[in-house]
Amino acid sequence: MPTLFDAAGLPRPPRELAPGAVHLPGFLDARQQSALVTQAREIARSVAGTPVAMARPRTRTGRMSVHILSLGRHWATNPYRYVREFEGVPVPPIPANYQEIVDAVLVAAGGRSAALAPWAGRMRAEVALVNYYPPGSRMGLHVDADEVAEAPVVSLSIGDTALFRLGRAEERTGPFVDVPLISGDAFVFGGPARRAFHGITQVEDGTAPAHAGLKEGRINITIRQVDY
Ligand SMILES: O=C(O)CCC(=O)C(=O)O
Ligand SMILES: [Fe+2]
Repeated sequence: MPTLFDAAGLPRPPRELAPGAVHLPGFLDARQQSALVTQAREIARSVAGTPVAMARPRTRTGRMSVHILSLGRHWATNPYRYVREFEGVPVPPIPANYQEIVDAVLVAAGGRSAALAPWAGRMRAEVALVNYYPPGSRMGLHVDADEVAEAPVVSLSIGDTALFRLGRAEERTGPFVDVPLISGDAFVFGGPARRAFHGITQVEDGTAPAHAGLKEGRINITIRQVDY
């Protein structure tokens, strides 16, 4: 397996890693990254202590190491589904700037992938999961399967560098593509890659640039369309 260290100093062109899976290195500038962190922190504070607070979800396999804040709809895990309110509390809305980011990301990704090109200007940002990865956390291989829509998932990385593992749609076995996601990177998976297994195998502690505005750890924001 490649280590994060292997990526240091290598050129990182935007590229399609598998049909429908596009990596856009450095998509967000420093100001956009810190603005997204500040905005997410303010929303998290506004719902702290409520049922829709940022929390480590319990799944069938145990408690996740990642903390998740759901925006737009709440991602409930028993069973897995999206709900408009959770335990009687409304879910914080998805910020309007997320739709603008989705539109810009999909124009860029569509230029690299025939499978993604039709989604430029067509995807509705309905849900965002703000994932906080404290040092030492990871996310096991899974498929994003709770959305009915076939729209791509748009993912933004801020803070510590993470190793993203992309597998196949058919089975959780390899071959895998391992790609370091650095602060500011965007990643899109749609088309034939939309139901591919993926996860975060490691987060490299202390690699966040100062401009990200995160003292430690990593924030990943995945933006999704849920309904047709
Ligand atoms: O943190 C990442 O880059 C991936 C997150 C993810 O797979 C998810 O939220 O479903
Ligand atoms: Fe996922």
